[in-house]
Amino acid sequence: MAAAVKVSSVFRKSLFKGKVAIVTGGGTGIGKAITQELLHLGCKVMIASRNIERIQKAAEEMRSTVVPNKPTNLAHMQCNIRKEDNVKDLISSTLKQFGKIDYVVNNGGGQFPSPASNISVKGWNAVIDTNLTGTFIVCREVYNQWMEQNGGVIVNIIADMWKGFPTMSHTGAARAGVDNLTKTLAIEWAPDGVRVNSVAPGSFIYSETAAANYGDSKIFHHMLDVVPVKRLGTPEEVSSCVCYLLSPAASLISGETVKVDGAASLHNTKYEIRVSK
Ligand SMILES: CCCCCCC/C=C/C(=O)SCCNC(=O)CCNC(=O)[C@H](O)C(C)(C)COP(=O)(O)OP(=O)(O)OC[C@H]1O[C@@H](n2cnc3c(N)ncnc32)[C@H](O)[C@@H]1OP(=O)(O)O
Ligand SMILES: NC(=O)C1=CN([C@@H]2O[C@H](COP(=O)(O)OP(=O)(O)OC[C@H]3O[C@@H](n4cnc5c(N)ncnc54)[C@H](OP(=O)(O)O)[C@@H]3O)[C@@H](O)[C@H]2O)C=CC1
Repeated sequence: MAAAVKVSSVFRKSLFKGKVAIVTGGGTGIGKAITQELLHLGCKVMIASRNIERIQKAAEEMRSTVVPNKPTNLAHMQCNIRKEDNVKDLISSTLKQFGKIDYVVNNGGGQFPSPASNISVKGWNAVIDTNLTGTFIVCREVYNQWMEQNGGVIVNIIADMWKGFPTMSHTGAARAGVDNLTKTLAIEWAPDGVRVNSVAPGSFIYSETAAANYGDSKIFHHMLDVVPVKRLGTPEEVSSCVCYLLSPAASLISGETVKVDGAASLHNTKYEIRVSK
């Protein structure tokens, strides 16, 4: 028997039914939880990421488990958000397929851990291009092609970089950039009925694919001694916050970043200060 799909049932389906969403990185981890929840609530969703085999497999699985009666509510395509042409195509293809775009969730992103002193310019640029420039391009394109005329809601997934982010200098700088970009776009686009917010998950949201990316299945468990709630977070706990921000319940919330971290960012960081040379 297929495993039960984990979705929160706190939202009224009537708030979301018929809405159209794009979720970048929507085939794995946190992005998959967001996609499943939006599909469950009656949205039509386009998921997009770089690895076509992976996104296709995830889409096929979700069509049969989450929307077996409406498989066409989920579309997928290849898109590297670092490539402007890919992003233009993602927006225009979604409009062609579903006729409108109500929501965009900029979830696709990531990095590799390294002391700043060892990061090459190529590695730095790869992370900035992915997390800051990629998010900018998606926001700009969906605004220019649709939301300027029709309104909409954007949620950017960032990270817990509030006290600096040792071993993650590139992504910390990029995510702080997105936090600020969120505020600027919220002001510039408010007159057009566009809301823009961010969600900052703590560094302990268990995602199998993310752990595999780091080559350490216990990478998130290592954080537990500095996590006040003393347990890992789940992708569904991020997803429910994203859905709240997308919904009309958040109609006056824009330019805000919501931390989903059980107060971890108020506590000490895991990083151990090394002995000076
Ligand atoms: C230490 C505690 C961590 C706790 C958790 C922190 C909380 C955050 C969690 C998460 O974000 S979970 C999400 C995890 N998922 C991902 O990160 C997936 C996406 N990431 C990537 O695809 C890569 O990291 C990337 C660099 C953003 C993109 O890689 P891509 O392969 O497309 O880039 P390239 O252009 O091929 O490579 C560019 C350049 O980057 C350097 N580099 C890439 N990987 C590494 C690495 N593992 N170590 C060191 N350097 C790396 C390198 O200079 C590459 O150039 P070349 O050497 O290949 O020429
Ligand atoms: N898990 C956690 O504790 C935390 C996660 N986050 C952030 O949450 C988001 C989701 O992470 P999580 O689900 O944990 O990890 P995953 O590794 O499962 O998700 C990352 C997703 O981003 C996609 N992606 C990466 N680069 C690109 C790109 N250039 N263009 C399009 N898609 C891309 C990947 O797909 P593909 O490889 O096919 O492109 C993948 O689906 C990320 O931005 C991550 O940094 C932030 C803080 C903590």
